Amino acid sequence: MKEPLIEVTKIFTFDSAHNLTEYKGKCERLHGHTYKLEVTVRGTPDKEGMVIDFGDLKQLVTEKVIKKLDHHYLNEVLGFNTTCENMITWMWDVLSPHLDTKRYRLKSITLWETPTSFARISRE
Ligand SMILES: Nc1nc2c(c(=O)[nH]1)N=C([C@H](O)[C@H](O)COP(=O)(O)OP(=O)(O)OP(=O)(O)O)CN2
Ligand SMILES: [Zn+2]
Repeated sequence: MKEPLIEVTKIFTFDSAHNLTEYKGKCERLHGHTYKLEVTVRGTPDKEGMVIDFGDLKQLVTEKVIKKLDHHYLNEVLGFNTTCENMITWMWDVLSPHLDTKRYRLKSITLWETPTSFARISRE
């Protein structure tokens, strides 16, 4: 019988400025958010009992995503309209090649822009 898959999640925060382009409303003006980012990996534990070491996941996401965005102007760094949807798509492209092994894979990325607004990208 197949072992059940286990999901592990690491949570990050970063502070950034942005403004939406081609948008009519308050978000066309420069403003900032404390973003909350949740990265979930799904797989089977190794013989030590870890799907992925939380520390390794932290190092990867910090290097590839957080350092690029924290205390930066997102429009300048990313070069596209910085909606949550576009940002999680970019994050998926950046992270998934590093989180695609025989034992585990990237499962989902959730980005909270405010305490009441988030977007999620995931695979079945
Ligand atoms: N589908 C999306 N809609 C909006 C996005 C987005 O990324 N995807 N982004 C914005 C703005 O960046 C805005 O800063 C956040 O919008 P909103 O949730 O409306 O922020 P509020 O502070 O007004 O939230 P409340 O909790 O409702 O006060 C706009 N739309
Ligand atoms: Zn915003």
